[in-house]
Amino acid sequence: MTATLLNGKQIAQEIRAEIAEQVRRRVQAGKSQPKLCAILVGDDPASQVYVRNKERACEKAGIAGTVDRLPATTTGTELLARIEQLNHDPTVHGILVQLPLPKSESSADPLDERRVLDAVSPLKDVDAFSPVNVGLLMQGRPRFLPCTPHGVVQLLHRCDRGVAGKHVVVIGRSDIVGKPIASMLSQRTNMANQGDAEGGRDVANATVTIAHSRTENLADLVRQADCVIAAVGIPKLVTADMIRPGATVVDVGINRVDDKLVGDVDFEGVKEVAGAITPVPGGVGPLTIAMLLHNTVKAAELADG
Ligand SMILES: Nc1nc(=O)c2c([nH]1)NC[C@@H]1CN(c3ccc(C(=O)N[C@@H](CCC(=O)O)C(=O)O)cc3)C=[N+]21
Repeated sequence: MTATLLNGKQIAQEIRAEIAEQVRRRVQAGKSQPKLCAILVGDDPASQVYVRNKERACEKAGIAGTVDRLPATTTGTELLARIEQLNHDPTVHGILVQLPLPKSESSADPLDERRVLDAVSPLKDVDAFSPVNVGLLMQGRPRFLPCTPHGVVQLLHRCDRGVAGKHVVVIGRSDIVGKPIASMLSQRTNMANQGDAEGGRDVANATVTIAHSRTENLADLVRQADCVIAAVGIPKLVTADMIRPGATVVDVGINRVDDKLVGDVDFEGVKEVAGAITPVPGGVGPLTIAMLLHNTVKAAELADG
């Protein structure tokens, strides 16, 4: 193995410790305890695990976390009403609707993901999925940064893998990862500073190419990258022959194959060529949760200083 292992789990621990300290100081100053409410509709096993992990992470950071478990039979109207209630509840700072929503059982009143995400108050939108927060980010004046892209930024920043002036190839164009990470890395100001990180490297000012399922000659394109960010959801799509020696490889993929978690990168092969690489599990995933906690504290600050 020639590549440096980018240990997301360890960096997430560091960030979570910083957040716990921030919460402690906040409460000691007489301000409210930050509170996150997650809404989980239906009984998808993977979603149950994720939500449980988020609950535990909140608890450890001194953040109040509650989960609303709603049956898969919940109608669109019912879910929107619940969100509206939480929007107006001053004790709740952050709201998260766990995705994916289940296939609707009510065809007359379905669960429409776009409508549901649009309903979350932009000031409590800790996922940063609301159009207002997406727009603010695109304009270079972010309020909340989306958790997974922000996790990638923190990882690069804290591992001294700055991308300023470098060519980053993002594989994947989703609203949750591909589009926002491409925007963030090409912006003028270091996105990691929002995470209060000291030192580290400038994780901005990159030249970014977005590749996707219609990209021709993907291998040739990826070979030109100083930094590859894989976020497509295709197991082992990125192989060693596609990597320029010394490049940084960030694997955002979470794929379940034969009950095992694998990324979009063929880790075993790529680690022999890359300069640095994130593992799956233990890479970007733990950072996603850390940045959710960060956003929850930020939401509390927006609400009452
Ligand atoms: N509204 C909403 N917000 C989300 O942020 C959101 C969501 N819906 N739906 C599902 C995806 C997925 N996601 C992950 C978070 C952490 C890990 C994580 O910590 N993974 C561990 C391993 C966990 C395991 O073993 O299953 C790791 O990579 O080391 C993975 C996936 C957040 N998501």
